Amino acid sequence: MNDTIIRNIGALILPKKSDRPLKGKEMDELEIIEGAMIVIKDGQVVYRGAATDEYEASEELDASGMIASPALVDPHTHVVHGGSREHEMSLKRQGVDYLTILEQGGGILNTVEQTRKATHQQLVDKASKSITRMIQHGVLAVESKSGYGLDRENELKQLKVSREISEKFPVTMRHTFLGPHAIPKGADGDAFLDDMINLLEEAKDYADFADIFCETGVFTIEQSRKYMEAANALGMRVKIHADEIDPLGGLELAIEQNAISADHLVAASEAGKKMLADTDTVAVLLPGTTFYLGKDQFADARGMIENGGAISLATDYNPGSCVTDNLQMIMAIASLKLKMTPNEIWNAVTVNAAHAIDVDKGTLEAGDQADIVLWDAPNHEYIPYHYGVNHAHTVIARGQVIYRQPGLEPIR
Ligand SMILES: N=CN[C@@H](CCC(=O)O)C(=O)O
Ligand SMILES: [Zn+2]
Repeated sequence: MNDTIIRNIGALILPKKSDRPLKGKEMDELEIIEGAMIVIKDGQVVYRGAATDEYEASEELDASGMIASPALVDPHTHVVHGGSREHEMSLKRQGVDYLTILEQGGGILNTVEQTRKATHQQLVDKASKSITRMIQHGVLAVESKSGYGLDRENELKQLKVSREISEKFPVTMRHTFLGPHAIPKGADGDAFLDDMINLLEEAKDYADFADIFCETGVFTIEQSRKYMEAANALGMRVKIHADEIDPLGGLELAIEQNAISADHLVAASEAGKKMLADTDTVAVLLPGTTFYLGKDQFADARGMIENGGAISLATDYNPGSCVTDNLQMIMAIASLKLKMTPNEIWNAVTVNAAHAIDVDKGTLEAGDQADIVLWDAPNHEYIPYHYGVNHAHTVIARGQVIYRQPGLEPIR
């Protein structure tokens, strides 16, 4: 006897399971089965496909014709942080740009002050709210970065909070040490970077990946290479905030250092984009950030896909450059501004996002964990189309319903 059968699924969205990220034209391929059902036992998928009478279960869920998909994966967030920076909204409207605010001691450094002041419990409580909202929006795997401590005590505090969150919620998390996220006020960049390199060994006990912000006025390509080499030597896979604002060659460095992902890439070079075809480094694009920073030039997703690259999408949820924990909103911006197709977008927030953080998620094959979302939508194209609202009707984690959106007709 199985535990649960989800019957009467209008359309089941099935990204292709693969041991490497989907690249180029593959990103536009998505299997969709109409009139489907899913059978779950012990929190795992036993069967998914066309409706059949072959299975029995102790519980049945009637999806009432809704669409179903694997739960979404958010592969780039700064979910653990103290405070907020709403005052920057008006500064930016007056024409003060992101890097100037940072140069003046605000931006990331402002959040560093607030994160240092916050206790472990205050950070857990704040991040718990965000993770709850992410779950409610259909996300059950999340990457979470440190980077607002900039010293041993506070970087480790953030990572410990991140780990506590992953035990508290039925969400699969990956934790990233982002010690070199900014240079503390009054510090020397090289000396600070050396401190962060020395911290890698200890951070490795709490973090899956090592990340760095490679940008004008923050860390150079040479400094980033030094850090990534040190992390690689310790056996930590690397990530990089690359070519977000200025074209420094961060994408090329990511590929050289076998990074699991290169993130942002708004200003990535043509040469870098061409290199994507021959690497499994995932380009994690963060169009919500470009939107929120009020910029006109978005990452060249089309060029990257046409060059045979693997693209993923993330919220980049953080208190300064992208203040949303709603990945569905990012799906809409990806359609509008990155000109990605609905199939590409779905693959980017499921299977490719999973590859960007090395989790076995984003697909619904037999044996996969039953992390499933039922969407109150007529078809899969509807979610990026009807933007700014939550279409997740029912969220199922490890085979158990953990969220039903209030106000929507309950499923039978
Ligand atoms: N660009 C660097 N880091 C974050 C923003 C952090 C912040 O502004 O607090 C990002 O990915 O956008
Ligand atoms: Zn980031």
